[in-house]
Amino acid sequence: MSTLKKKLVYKYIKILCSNLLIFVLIQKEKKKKSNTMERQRKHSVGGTTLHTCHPCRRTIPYRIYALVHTCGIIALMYHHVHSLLTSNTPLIITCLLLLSDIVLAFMWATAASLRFNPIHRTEYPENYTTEPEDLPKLDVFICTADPYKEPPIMVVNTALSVMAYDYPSDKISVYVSDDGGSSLTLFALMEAAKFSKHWLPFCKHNNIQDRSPELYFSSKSHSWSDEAENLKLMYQDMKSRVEHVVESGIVETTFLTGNHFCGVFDLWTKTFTRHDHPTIIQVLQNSETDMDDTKKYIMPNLIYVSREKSKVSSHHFKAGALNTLLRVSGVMTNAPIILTQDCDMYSNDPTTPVRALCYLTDPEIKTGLGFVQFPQKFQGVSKNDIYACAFKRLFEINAVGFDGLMGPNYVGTGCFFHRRAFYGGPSILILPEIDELKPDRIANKPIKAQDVLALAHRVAGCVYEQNTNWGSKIGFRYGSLVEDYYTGYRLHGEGWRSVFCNPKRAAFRGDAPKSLIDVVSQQKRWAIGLFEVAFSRYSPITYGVKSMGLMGLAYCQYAFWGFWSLPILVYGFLPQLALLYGVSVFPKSSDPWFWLYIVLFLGAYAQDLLDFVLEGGTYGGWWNDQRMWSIRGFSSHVFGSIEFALKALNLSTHGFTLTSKTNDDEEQSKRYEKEIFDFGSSSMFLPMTTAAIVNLLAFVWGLYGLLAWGEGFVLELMLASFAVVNCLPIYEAMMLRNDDGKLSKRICFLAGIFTFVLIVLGYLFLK
Ligand SMILES: O=c1ccn([C@@H]2O[C@H](COP(=O)(O)OP(=O)(O)O[C@H]3O[C@H](CO)[C@@H](O)[C@H](O)[C@H]3O)[C@@H](O)[C@H]2O)c(=O)[nH]1
Ligand SMILES: [Mn+2]
Repeated sequence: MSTLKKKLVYKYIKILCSNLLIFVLIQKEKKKKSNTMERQRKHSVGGTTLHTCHPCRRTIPYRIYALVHTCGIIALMYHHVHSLLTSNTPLIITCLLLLSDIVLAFMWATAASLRFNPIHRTEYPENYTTEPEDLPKLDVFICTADPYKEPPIMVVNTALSVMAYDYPSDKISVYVSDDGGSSLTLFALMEAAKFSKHWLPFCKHNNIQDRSPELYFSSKSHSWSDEAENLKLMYQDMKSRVEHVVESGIVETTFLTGNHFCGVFDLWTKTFTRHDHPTIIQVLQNSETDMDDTKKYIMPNLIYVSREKSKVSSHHFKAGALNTLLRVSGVMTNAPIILTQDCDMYSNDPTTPVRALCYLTDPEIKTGLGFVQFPQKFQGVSKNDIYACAFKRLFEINAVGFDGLMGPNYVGTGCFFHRRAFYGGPSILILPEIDELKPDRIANKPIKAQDVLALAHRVAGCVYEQNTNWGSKIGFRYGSLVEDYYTGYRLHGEGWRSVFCNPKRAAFRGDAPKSLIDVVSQQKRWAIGLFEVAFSRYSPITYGVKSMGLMGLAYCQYAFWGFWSLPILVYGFLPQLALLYGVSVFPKSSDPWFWLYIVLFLGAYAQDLLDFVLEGGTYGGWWNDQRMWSIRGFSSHVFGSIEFALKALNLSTHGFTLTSKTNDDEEQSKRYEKEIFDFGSSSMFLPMTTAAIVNLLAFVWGLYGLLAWGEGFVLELMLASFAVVNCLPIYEAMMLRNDDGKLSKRICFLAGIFTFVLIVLGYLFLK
């Protein structure tokens, strides 16, 4: 017992020290920043301003509050240690609460580092006057992996939207990676190539802003010219052909009449499966030879790549696909600028590349600038975003915070890279194994030349990476299911900086998962992937903080994402069970420590709300965001942590489960639009449902106690009522609903049993 106490005191001292360390880090960063800040505000080239940068007004008040909150946390830790040594509350309660508060304090510190120096930027693409022939070449990478979860017509729209950029077409090459190895996707892209010969001239000639044809033709706001009407028919024709082929699952030869690509489909032999097949690279459009019918417009390159797959070599999911594209594009065009895109993220603004170039080619900042990240934005999100699937905090609020340190983290899509960034830090070039892949090589051979194609096939082979630096020191990094987070983090660790570019008109739009089970499953994958980084050799808490200071601490917020489950579980069950047995775990309302809890809780939540609203969010959106935070804590994080632990013990494996981008369930879509929760029967919802029941019981019992005996368990009761308000949709889904989105009987029943077990356990440990 006494050694345990000693240990806890020791831990307390450690926390104090780490708080002190954070403070020192902050001071150091402050000094560094104040030197660079003034210089950073305005950037011009030849007298014209390309971009400006302004610190947010909330910075100073935030820093002052950070000091206050830190003092509060220190006081709370003192209180815990004190009660551990003196009070007669069961040891297990005090320990669990202490542990939870340590996690909360740590997470708060990581959040504070993102609030330390938030900045906003504006760029002026209209001032960018470089002659077209002097613009750098641009390689666009689009990833897709399954024609059924990611409909090929969606990939077609994404490809067309970037091919139609306001940028010299002969400088754009679009590479589509198909990890599904599907002839259906290839067929769709062939159709895209044909259609682009009409679509691109139309967009450029009429200065159309929506360059995803699906979006343009489904909009009702414009009056159609004859030309547009014709094109619309053509688009619908193509769409129905593509959808027909996908539905039938086979590319019939009747669809290929007069097409010189006929023979290509013979590559899909009987032994061909998506997990085992040779490399397929097809140049579907070639800027050296292809023009539109009027011979006025050059067409950009469009290249289909399905890398070789074999069951015996690991393919590293999306990171592997992107590295293949890095090499194939390196061999064929080797553009110095690279844009990575998920297949659902179409371009929403044709000036986007020039916007990115305002930073990437600015001589004052371009050395050391690794990438320019645009936020992920989504279409069709419900009014108040019930599932918080737009992820405002992740993609916007935190990005603004990161931007004031070393720059935003990479989020997998909508990101312009310097190719050079993939080959070692700004001052240490790591050379690839063959000269053709050097990042600064000028690729001037025709892309269809025999030797170019042969080499492209070779570098897309599944054994090519053996005994090379790919995935460890070169290219996108392997070892995590969140290859985007990990790669960006490693690049920052090597010394690269990045810039967050968030123009008023969204640069890209994509699909967010729109059912609760899709959301929590996606975020379970993230939690696992982030743990893979947290417990690796390059953990942000060690390597990150050492090499990047505050920036490393900020990265910890994500790496230890799954840790949220601990305080959420403890605060979701423990005080409530204790309340049921009349054991108080928090200070009484007459105790001065009571106010510390109130201040810390209100402070943290108020600041969270402020962040959200100041970055343009709504109050309703915030409410849903904080609710999803706890739902994630009870589902994604709990199951993600368990799966990660099983994997670490070699008891299971996990892969990249794609987020579905289709929805055929009309009823469900309707519920989503009306903002009615959709549950179902997944076990992921079990802890959350149990918590809902336990909190309701505690709430009723506590209220009764308050009325019957006067002074009761005020803090416990407040916590339970806050939980009950958050859980209203769950009670509704348990008892009042009859549609398919209600909680299944099985889950309700199991949750009832779990509640019973918890109450029995409470009797054993708390009584
Ligand atoms: O083996 C694979 C698996 C996935 N993908 C592609 O990866 C992209 C992202 O997949 P998605 O199912 O949409 O995952 P999300 O969770 O929605 O994606 C987020 O999280 C991923 C990391 O987990 C990042 O890669 C993404 O950029 C980011 O938007 C898609 O274009 C897929 O086609 C592949 O190319 N190969
Ligand atoms: Mn996605």
